[in-house]
Amino acid sequence: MFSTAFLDLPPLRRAAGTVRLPGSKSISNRVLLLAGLAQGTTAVHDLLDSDDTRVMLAALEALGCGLRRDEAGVLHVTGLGGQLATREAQLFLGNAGTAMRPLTAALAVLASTQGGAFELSGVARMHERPIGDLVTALRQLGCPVADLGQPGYPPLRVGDGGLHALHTAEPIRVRGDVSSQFLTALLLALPLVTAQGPVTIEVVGELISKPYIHITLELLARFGIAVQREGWQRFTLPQGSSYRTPGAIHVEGDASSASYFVALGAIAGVEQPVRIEGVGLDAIQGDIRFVEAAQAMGAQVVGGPGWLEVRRGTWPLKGLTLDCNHIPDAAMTLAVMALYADAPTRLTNIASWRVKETDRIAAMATELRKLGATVEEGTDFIEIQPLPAGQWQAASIHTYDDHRMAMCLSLAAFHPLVGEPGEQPGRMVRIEDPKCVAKTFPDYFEALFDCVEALPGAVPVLAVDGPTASGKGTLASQLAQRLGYHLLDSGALYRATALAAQEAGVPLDDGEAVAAVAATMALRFDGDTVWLAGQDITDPLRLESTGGLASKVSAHPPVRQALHALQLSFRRLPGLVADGRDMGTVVFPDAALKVFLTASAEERAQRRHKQLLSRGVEASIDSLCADLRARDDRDQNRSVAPLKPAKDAHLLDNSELSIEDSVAQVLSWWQPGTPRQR
Ligand SMILES: Nc1ncnc2c1ncn2[C@@H]1O[C@H](COP(=O)(O)OP(=O)(O)O)[C@@H](O)[C@H]1O
Ligand SMILES: Nc1ccn([C@H]2C[C@H](O)[C@@H](COP(=O)(O)OP(=O)(O)O)O2)c(=O)n1
Repeated sequence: MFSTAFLDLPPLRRAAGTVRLPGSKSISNRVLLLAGLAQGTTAVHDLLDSDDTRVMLAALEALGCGLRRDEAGVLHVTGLGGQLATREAQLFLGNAGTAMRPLTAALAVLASTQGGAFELSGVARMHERPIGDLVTALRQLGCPVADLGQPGYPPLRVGDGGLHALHTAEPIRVRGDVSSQFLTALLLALPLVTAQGPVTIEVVGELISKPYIHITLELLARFGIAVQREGWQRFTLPQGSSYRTPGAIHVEGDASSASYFVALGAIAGVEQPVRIEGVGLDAIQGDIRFVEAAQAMGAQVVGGPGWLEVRRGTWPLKGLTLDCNHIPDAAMTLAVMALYADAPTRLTNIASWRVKETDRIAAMATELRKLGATVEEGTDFIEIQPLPAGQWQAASIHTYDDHRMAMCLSLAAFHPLVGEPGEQPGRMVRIEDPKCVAKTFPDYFEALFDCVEALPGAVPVLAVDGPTASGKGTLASQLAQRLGYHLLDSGALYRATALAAQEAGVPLDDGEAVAAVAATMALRFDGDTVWLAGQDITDPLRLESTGGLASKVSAHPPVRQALHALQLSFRRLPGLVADGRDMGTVVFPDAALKVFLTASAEERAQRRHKQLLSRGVEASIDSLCADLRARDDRDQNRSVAPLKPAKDAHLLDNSELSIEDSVAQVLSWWQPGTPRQR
């Protein structure tokens, strides 16, 4: 997961490859609740690991359910069997509507019939998301529910410690036109009170998001509860309903998450398709019907049980007008596809967007406008004009702590002329707070980078060159962390070459022989550990003496040549920070930013001295200073790729700067604009 403050997406070009989707959030949290209420143990396979499932799991644990994860990652949930194990708890449910609503209903019923009191709260945004219709229905049933904040919104207290007879004989009425989650919550909870007779729920108003009710009914059936349904207005839970564990259950891949990869195929699956695994045409999730909408916009889709393959069909995509009531979450993806269309796209019946993680209509309109688009919004619709090739702007996308905003808007990183002649340099799309995707798809950006290709030369490089002990390594690794980029410590390659040559008994002054070693050495970086031919060389690699040997072998042109391709291979999405002596001058001359880092020889000797002491290595400052001057001299005066600033490098003397100041200075130079072309 990228936990950086922002993630810069360079201009992308083509998509191809396979993505394995994480489990569906809606299915995961429903299954967890059902397994938590059922008698016996349920083995839950492919459960989504995300913020929202984590808060549900924490709640179940607080309520006394048994949770055990086995070696294969399967979660074994031992349920309460309909009996409270604890009568009081305070549950924090983050921003997870799929935990807040059903737990409110289930705990209200359990607390009222068995005596208990539970407080449910969440993050600030959760306290702005309506729950009043569910509370009204629960009060009608006879459950005490107290508002602990603004009436109609969490936080809430359900139950008052006493026992209450519930009015189950008459139908429970619940509004269905704000969120279908209220009905889902009642359907999941009311089997608990069917001992005396059947319980009927009547929906008031037009039920929205019916596909989610379909998922609820499917999963209730898997847990032994056969709901009788009259249209979408009346639902009856038979007398004596009780949750029976199915033993094992597989969570389907998330169909809403699939939408980003379906769109990816439609926009950029130019030569190869994008293959999606974990969800297919047989999915029980309503958002699978996003596939039809994508097809209507031009996508070519084939699929079977558990898989889909999508490639570009019509191009540009076709603008359309679509009632999106049946695919409220996935429809957001259409709003970004609309930028690549030939005519306006109008998405209607999406009022529910306004009460999701953020006001998604307003958020989408604001962010699409940043990219240059013309957007009209209304209470329950959004209309997006296509964005002509010349009018796309680099933008920093605010994501509102909303996973779908981040994932959707990442699709705007494609160049409008993807795969067409006349490709332009393109522009960056900055996604702010990329870790918000943790709600449903923690590794979304990794999965995206695995199946997209940048425009040639567009993967940004930040080059840091300079003499020994100037702080290059420290600066580069901090920059890589802050930007979420890969890191190349090119000095380590020369150091490893010196060690490998020594080990092989090759004389270090024989350039060709050392180059042959460099070309074939089995070098592997594993976090901070470096392996050479199966041996951990992390410590010997960092010795001062090894630095000196590296300086010697690096003066041979064939050695530099032998390591060239290896260094280029580190340039991968989303970007690279590379440190060394010739990163900006020779290896990455098109680097988006070049920094030449220096500090006085005395200061550098002091730093190295301190660094060595901290590792328990004794050294004299005078001899260190002499050594580093000799190394500077050799590195600066060799015939190939000598140490010198690139013409377009920013010079940074950090003698008087702290590490943090140096990092801040370089980040202030870093402009995610149009990358430099070769
Ligand atoms: N700006 C700075 N101010 C003070 N010390 C620094 C600064 N930058 C780096 N250092 C320290 O100097 C030492 C050498 O830094 P390092 O990154 O290993 O240098 P290089 O990679 O250039 O040889 C480290 O102990 C590091 O913590
Ligand atoms: N891009 C590079 C990186 C290092 N070298 C050579 C020259 C250096 O003295 C040695 C060791 O480099 P390294 O960056 O690991 O050394 P310091 O950490 O700066 O002491 O390798 C090079 O020639 N070109």
